[in-house]
Amino acid sequence: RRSWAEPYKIKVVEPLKITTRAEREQAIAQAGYNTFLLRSEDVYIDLLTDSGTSAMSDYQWAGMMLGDEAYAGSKNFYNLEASIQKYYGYRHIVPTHQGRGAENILSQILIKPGDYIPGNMYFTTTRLHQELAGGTFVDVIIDEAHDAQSLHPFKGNVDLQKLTDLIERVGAERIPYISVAGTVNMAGGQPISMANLRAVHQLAQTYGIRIILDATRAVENAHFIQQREEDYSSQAIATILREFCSYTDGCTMSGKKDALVNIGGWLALNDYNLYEEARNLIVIYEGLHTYGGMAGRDMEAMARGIEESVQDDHIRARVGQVEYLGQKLLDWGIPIVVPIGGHAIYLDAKRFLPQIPQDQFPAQRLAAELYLEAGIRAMERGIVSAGRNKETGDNYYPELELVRLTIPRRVYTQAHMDLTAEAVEEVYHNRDRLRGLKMIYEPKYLRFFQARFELQ
Ligand SMILES: CC1=C(O)/C(=C\N=C(/C)C(=O)O)C(COP(=O)(O)O)=CN1
Repeated sequence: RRSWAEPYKIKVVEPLKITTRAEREQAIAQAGYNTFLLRSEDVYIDLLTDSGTSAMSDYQWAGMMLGDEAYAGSKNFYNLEASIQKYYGYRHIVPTHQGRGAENILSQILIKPGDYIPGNMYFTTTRLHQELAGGTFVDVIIDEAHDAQSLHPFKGNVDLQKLTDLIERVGAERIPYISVAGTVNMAGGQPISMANLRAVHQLAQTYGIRIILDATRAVENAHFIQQREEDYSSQAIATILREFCSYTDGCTMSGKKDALVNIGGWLALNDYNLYEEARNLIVIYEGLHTYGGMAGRDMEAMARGIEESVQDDHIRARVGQVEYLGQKLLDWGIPIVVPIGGHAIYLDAKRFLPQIPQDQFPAQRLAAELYLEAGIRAMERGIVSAGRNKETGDNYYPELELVRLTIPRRVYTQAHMDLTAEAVEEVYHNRDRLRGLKMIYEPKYLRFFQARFELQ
């Protein structure tokens, strides 16, 4: 059996500072026990997010020098448009500065007050934009997705009965689109199967309801289809991705994940009339319809990043590194979400810190402790991220109370993964002495980004 290694070598490095525990104690207190409020220079291994944190290739950097910074009609836009049409298969492309830009435009053109948007588990910004447009998100994911220990190979699947029940209850005319994510971030980077998406497509067609894909990590989803769905084991990632997208009417995309760039995104639509509406809103919120809040050089880097992202060797190494870390933690008996997802390892804070009740923010506390232990920055994905019910104002109490160790693409080595596993194990060994937090500042929207806490 031969070990695997990355299909690239390192040409440029960025020196990291190693802090002392005393420095980290001061830094996390000043950050209100919220890893989002730490300074990057005080972080050793940054596993906060895979969004915008991946390393670009020399081919992408070369593209930065080819930025056509014309205000209108940039050459780079047409390269980006062609790349998206080729690899994702959609007809009309509206560039946006990142995923939220696309979510804002899509919600404004498709959602009316009182509408319902069914989806396979919520995502924070996606749901908020749906709510700001007057819609109500309804979770139609299979029950197994909410169980950290379920080994279902496609936890991102839609429960067709839940979806049908909603349509029958509210009527198809109150459902502007079905919001499908692949992979599902909040479930642990869990994929939806091709068979399930095909079935959702068929169901949607009988009711005349659109499907809009959140394509942010659809290449990682294609990898799991190739690995776990029998008919696809010998198909190329690029082929699987094209079929996957063909079951949907458009997509929102954060290029900051799969597409290997630091900024960028798009809204793709097959329907010309919807595209025309979206293109008109772009000039209000994102800039012109041929740059959408990106410099020409950013669009060129993303056009090239898309091409690289669908290479089988790349995505196998990318997910392989996540699996390497996850397997180590499983071998050591550390409670994590299984099956191991595509972009991150999710520590199960409910099992890790059973002594901390959910309303004292166990995942938030655990993320802070991992930073204190080794300067490793992770992200809370539990009750703080879940936010409040927009009608009642009550906290949601999600089944999944998680800490996400998110692996940027092509950035860290196996040694960083080994050190991360050892730090997690050390925190686990000393977990009994940890106590909860109280929230002392709560922003109105997406509170997890800016909330502040102190020790109980
Ligand atoms: C599935 C999904 C995401 O994961 C996502 C952003 N995710 C972040 C920032 C993350 O840390 O997971 C967004 C928003 O993209 P944006 O961060 O605005 O480029 C949309 N969908």
